[in-house]
Amino acid sequence: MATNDLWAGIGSALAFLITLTTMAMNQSRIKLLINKISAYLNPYIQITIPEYGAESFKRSDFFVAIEAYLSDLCHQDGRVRKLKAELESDMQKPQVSVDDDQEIVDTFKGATLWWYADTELPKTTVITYRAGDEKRRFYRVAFHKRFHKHIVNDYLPYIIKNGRDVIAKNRQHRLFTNNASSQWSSYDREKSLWSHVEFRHPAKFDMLAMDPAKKEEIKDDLNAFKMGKDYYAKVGKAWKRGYLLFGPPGTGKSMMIAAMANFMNYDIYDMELTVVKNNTELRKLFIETKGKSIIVVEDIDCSVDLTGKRRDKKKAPKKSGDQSDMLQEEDEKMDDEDSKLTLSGVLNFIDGLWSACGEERIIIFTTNYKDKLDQALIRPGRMDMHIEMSYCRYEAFKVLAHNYLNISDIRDSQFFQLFSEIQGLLDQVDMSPADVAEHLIQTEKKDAGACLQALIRDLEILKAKNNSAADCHPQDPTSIVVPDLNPTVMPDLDPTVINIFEVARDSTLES
Ligand SMILES: Nc1ncnc2c1ncn2[C@@H]1O[C@H](COP(=O)(O)OP(=O)(O)OP(=O)(O)O)[C@@H](O)[C@H]1O
Ligand SMILES: [Mg+2]
Repeated sequence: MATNDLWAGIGSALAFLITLTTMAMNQSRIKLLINKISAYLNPYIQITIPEYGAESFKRSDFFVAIEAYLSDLCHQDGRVRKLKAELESDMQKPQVSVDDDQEIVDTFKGATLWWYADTELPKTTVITYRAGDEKRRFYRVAFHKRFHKHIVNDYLPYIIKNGRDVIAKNRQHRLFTNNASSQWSSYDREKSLWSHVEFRHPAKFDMLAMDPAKKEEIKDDLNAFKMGKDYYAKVGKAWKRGYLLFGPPGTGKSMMIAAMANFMNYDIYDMELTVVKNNTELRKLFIETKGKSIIVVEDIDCSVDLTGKRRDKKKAPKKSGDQSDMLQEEDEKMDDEDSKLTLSGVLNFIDGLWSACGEERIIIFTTNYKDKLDQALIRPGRMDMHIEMSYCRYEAFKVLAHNYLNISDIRDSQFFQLFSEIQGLLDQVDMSPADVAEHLIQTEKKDAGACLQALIRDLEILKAKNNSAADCHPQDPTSIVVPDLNPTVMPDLDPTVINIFEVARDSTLES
């Protein structure tokens, strides 16, 4: 009886197990079937974009770009009522995005897309730092299946690009400078090569005193570069552009770089070549720069000796004698190891194979002496556009007068006469915009009129100095013309100028 009972128990347990297995198999079959039917009946496709990849601790770039894109869309689309705002450390303003369970509708070339954000618990156990972090966020987009290819091939790349642009626009821009290689660490390589601060220069193109036509040309060029991704790909060139800014001190080269960075919404990498030991270091630094950035080498002519020819590989004939041979070899070895930075290293960084890593980068060199530079360095293709920043002429002066004194239309203004005088003087005298700007800074005791008069006085002094220098030219000692020093004619003449004239007059009389 007991044995029968045992067998009966085993039998019913087996029957129960078999029933369970059959049900489970049926369930998965049923699920499959339901999916098939719903796929047949439901013409919509969904794509899910998780915040983190399967094994990644870093937020997915795709997710971040979508977040930025949708937050921008929120501003245009007043229908979304539940938004949330977050302030990241490197953002200029809070980022507003769609809150969970909120739908946002987008359209793209005839297709309608429904986006929403949500959270779900991960299928596997995860260890997190903060409470609440265990939930994983994701975006899900639904659209009609007939747009499938269109959405995957065109729309998704489109929102990635636009989202990145929105991020770049909102991000607080940064000004990087390179550290000496002694400070580089293998632990945090990215941060140890370059240090940065927030870039908050207020310069804008409108504020730059220079020929307006030239200014427009530069802006057009920058715009074309920004939109030129496809063009560069089509012609097989790396997406980068070089600008050479040259001109005397104080003519606005550094200000132009700041204006360009603000115009393009780019970071600036201010490369200090004097601390770069050799070409390898230069390459490492270059690799660690990001796209959408301007890499600047200021005063390239002073940074390193790049004026000579590319390094001559041929060795000089050896001196005779074993010891001198050894010494010379030693010298050459040290020379090669330290070999500093060479012109070819810099050329490589501008347009060698390495220059193509990363994209959307502008390289700017500045110099006070363009003639000192090796032609190889500044040929088109390397420095695509040469921009001369020159002394202040009348058109540039008008920009400064507008910026500093708020004088725009001078035709009917009380300053008309003063402006005419300044125009005449700026045609004859070289004064840097920095110097002119210095004269135009108003104080409590110095109004706009006084600023302009002070400028005229100093321009006249400069003009007189130039004339006297020309008149005293050693080639022609007899041609000294001594101007009338009557104080009523030139009341504000600088005493040093009067002194020059007096010395000149005395020496003429003596001879
Ligand atoms: N073209 C300009 N337009 C407006 N302001 C200018 C211009 N040039 C110079 N300034 C003023 O002079 C300051 C110094 O100019 P900046 O440093 O840009 O000259 P620079 O050409 O870079 O000189 P350097 O060759 O010595 O580096 C600027 O911050 C700005 O206030
Ligand atoms: Mg400068």
